[in-house]
Amino acid sequence: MSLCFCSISKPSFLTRQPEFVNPWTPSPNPIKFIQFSNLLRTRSKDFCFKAVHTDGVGVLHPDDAVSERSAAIDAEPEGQDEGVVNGVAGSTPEDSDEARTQIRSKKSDEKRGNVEESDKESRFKLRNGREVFEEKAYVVGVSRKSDSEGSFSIEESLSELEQLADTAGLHVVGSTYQKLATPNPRTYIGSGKVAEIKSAIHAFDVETVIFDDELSPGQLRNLEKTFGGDVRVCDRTALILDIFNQRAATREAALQVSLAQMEYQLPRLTRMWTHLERQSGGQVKGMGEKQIEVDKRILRDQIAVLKKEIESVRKHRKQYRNRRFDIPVPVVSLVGYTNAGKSTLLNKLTGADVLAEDKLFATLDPTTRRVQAMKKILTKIFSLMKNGKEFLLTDTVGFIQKLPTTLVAAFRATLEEIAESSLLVHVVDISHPMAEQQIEAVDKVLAELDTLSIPKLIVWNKVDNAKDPEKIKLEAQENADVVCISALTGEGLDDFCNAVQEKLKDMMVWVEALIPFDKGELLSTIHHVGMVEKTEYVENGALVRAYVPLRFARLLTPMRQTCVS
Ligand SMILES: Nc1nc2c(ncn2[C@@H]2O[C@H](COP(=O)(O)OP(=O)(O)OP(=O)(O)O)[C@@H](O)[C@H]2O)c(=O)[nH]1
Ligand SMILES: [Mg+2]
Repeated sequence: MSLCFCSISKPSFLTRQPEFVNPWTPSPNPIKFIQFSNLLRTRSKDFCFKAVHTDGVGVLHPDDAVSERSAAIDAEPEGQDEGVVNGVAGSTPEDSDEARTQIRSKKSDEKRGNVEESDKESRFKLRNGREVFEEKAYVVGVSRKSDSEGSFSIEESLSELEQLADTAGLHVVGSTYQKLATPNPRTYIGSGKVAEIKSAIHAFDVETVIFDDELSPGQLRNLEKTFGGDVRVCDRTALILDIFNQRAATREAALQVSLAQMEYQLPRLTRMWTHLERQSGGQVKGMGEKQIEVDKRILRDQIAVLKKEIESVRKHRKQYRNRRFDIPVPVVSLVGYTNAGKSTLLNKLTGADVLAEDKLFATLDPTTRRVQAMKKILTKIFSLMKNGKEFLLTDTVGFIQKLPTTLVAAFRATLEEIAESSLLVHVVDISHPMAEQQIEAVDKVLAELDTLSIPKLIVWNKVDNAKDPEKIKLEAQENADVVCISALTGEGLDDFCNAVQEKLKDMMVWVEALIPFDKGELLSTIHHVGMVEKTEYVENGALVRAYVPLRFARLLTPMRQTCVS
């Protein structure tokens, strides 16, 4: 599963505070820093105008901006301009004409300013309940000669990058790519392409240039220098981290995202302090360098604190999971490419209300719900799950190609959930033109997570959206491990539940046991988690024949016996 960002709506970690500050408790008076890359510009308190970034004078606070603007308005109120001109004592008609011209041009400047202002206003869009400034972005990629066939083509990868940019709240105005043997180590792309992008920046008023691969700190620096001005340069990793930052809704997710962001920031802590040298006319050479070292140390300390916090969250989560294992209900995890429909499926089957939307990375935290035969919403499924038993269904964070490694590492605690499941359900958006490549990308991450030994069921979702649904359904039928569904319409959900039951049954063992009457709770647990074939009440208890999960079968060992009848 990266620049550095500090979300504008959440306080930057890179504030100069001696101790780590929890992201959810903004410091009352943080020292304002130039922010690296805030892809999300909101009207929140921390909103800062980019022009100020390059001035090197710090971050302009929104309050400052408001007061500056109102001061200008106060100085020249509407309708008073004429009066000022008429009031100029001894002014010649020429003077007066000149003044009028000046005023007229001032007015048209003002008008232009107002247009720009209203243009800016119209670019604030509501995203995730917040007003976000929609920046103009340009996306750039490199098609390597070594790119294997069957992997994402450059066009497809860039189109995904555009979707990521859209999810982050940016407005993509254009894209380009270059075929290279390997990316240029200095500027990622060649000098001709750099010049082409520079022209596009001017032509389209581009504010952010996004690169499809992770840029080295040097490449990032060189490109920023070349594009100059206010243009921000960022890469795919940065974009994904920013989206995660926008979407982290729980403390655990916020901690994990912050850790990933800091680790990404650490080698990129440059140029932040060069303004000090510029301001002092180069007299304090090396001052910026020293400050970078100080910042790096602060960041490293903060990373250490964060890691400790995450470790404690991890322990807590493990305890919770162990408790859950005491009740041996099998855990089925939904995994898959982002936007495949995992949350929609969970919602449909359990009545949960996990956010499901046509955006990438809607889900960051695992949500577990019980799939019960008794649920009203499952009446149709219930009739088909005659012998069906409960299982826990867990929704997880989606995967993506070129997943930032810092993010995979930071999310390891959450992803442990997957590694400990009884069954993995790989949800695929079969209507997506890149379905095959997405499956491959997911399999790659699953392999990294040590999950190859866990049984897997593949679900072809969004069949309703496919070009030829009947053909897809036929293909699925020919494949034993594939079920075709539409989580949206509910089509195929009965088959899905049956397939899950069958898979779970494969993992169960056959037991015949005599359960004494004083162990009534065991009998109900067998009914709860196992598949009971027959129960017979005899003199000293209940004789049960059932398939039960292996873990639970061990508990029954002392009571096991072969039934006579
Ligand atoms: N047509 C159609 N759309 C679907 C189906 N299932 C999900 N969707 C839509 O696909 C989009 C993504 O669905 P989600 O459930 O959020 O996908 P997800 O896999 O949880 O995505 P992440 O949380 O980002 O990993 C939403 O707009 C859903 O309405 C389906 O069966 N058919
Ligand atoms: Mg989801």
